Amino acid sequence: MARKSPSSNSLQVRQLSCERDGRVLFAGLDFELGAGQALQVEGANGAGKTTLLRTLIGSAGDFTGEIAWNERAFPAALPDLRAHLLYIGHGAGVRRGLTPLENLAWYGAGRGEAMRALEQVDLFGFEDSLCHQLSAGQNRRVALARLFLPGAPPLWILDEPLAALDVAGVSALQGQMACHLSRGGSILFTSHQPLALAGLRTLNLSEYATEEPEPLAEEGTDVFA
Ligand SMILES: Nc1ncnc2c1ncn2[C@@H]1O[C@H](COP(=O)(O)OP(=O)(O)OP(=O)(O)O)[C@@H](O)[C@H]1O
Repeated sequence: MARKSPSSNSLQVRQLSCERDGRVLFAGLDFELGAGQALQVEGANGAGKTTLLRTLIGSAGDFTGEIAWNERAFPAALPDLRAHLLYIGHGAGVRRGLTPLENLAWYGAGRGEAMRALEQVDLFGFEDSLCHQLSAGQNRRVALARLFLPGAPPLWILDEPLAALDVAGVSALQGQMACHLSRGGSILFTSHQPLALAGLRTLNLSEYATEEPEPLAEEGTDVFA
């Protein structure tokens, strides 16, 4: 059978509805993400952005509708999707008892390429520090350094990659995302912040909500007081 070219990878979502604890978070979602394309998933807190991303990587199964990778439907397509996927979740996946270099080695990076990636995220000098001694933003940079390793997989699914990053960090990430897209990669990410990427599409999950969330407080009560 002819092997599909990496530049023709695509993720298709048709009439997707996701539930959590019996509550439908959103319904009727349709989109396609092809090579060289980026999609930013937006929506209010609790709209289901993380749930959507976890559903797309096969870690949350409570959905109806169709998800397909290269026109092959889930769950049969999951092994192939995962072989082409770089996922960075909310928790960043950084092992705090290891150093940044050891974290990247765990993902198969050699010392030279790991050092270059850590330099790209401005962590030069911290490569041998234990991650639990680094700040939240520095730990986020350790996670994001995986995007700067050579041979990164074509599909990036990133949950709040900008969280805790300073202005320089956002700029470095934006540059790397643009570079990935120009090489035919694709990116699906959540963010509450705007990101300047050519051709970026947005998808607001709040527009697909089917039920109003329970009120958090009585009307007129300032929960932040
Ligand atoms: N651990 C959990 N157990 C049960 N229900 C949960 C859990 N985490 C989230 N939920 C429910 O799932 C819904 C969607 O959560 P999700 O984390 O996907 O939202 P989100 O859009 O990513 O939110 P945020 O912007 O705050 O990160 C929430 O409204 C909440 O009711």
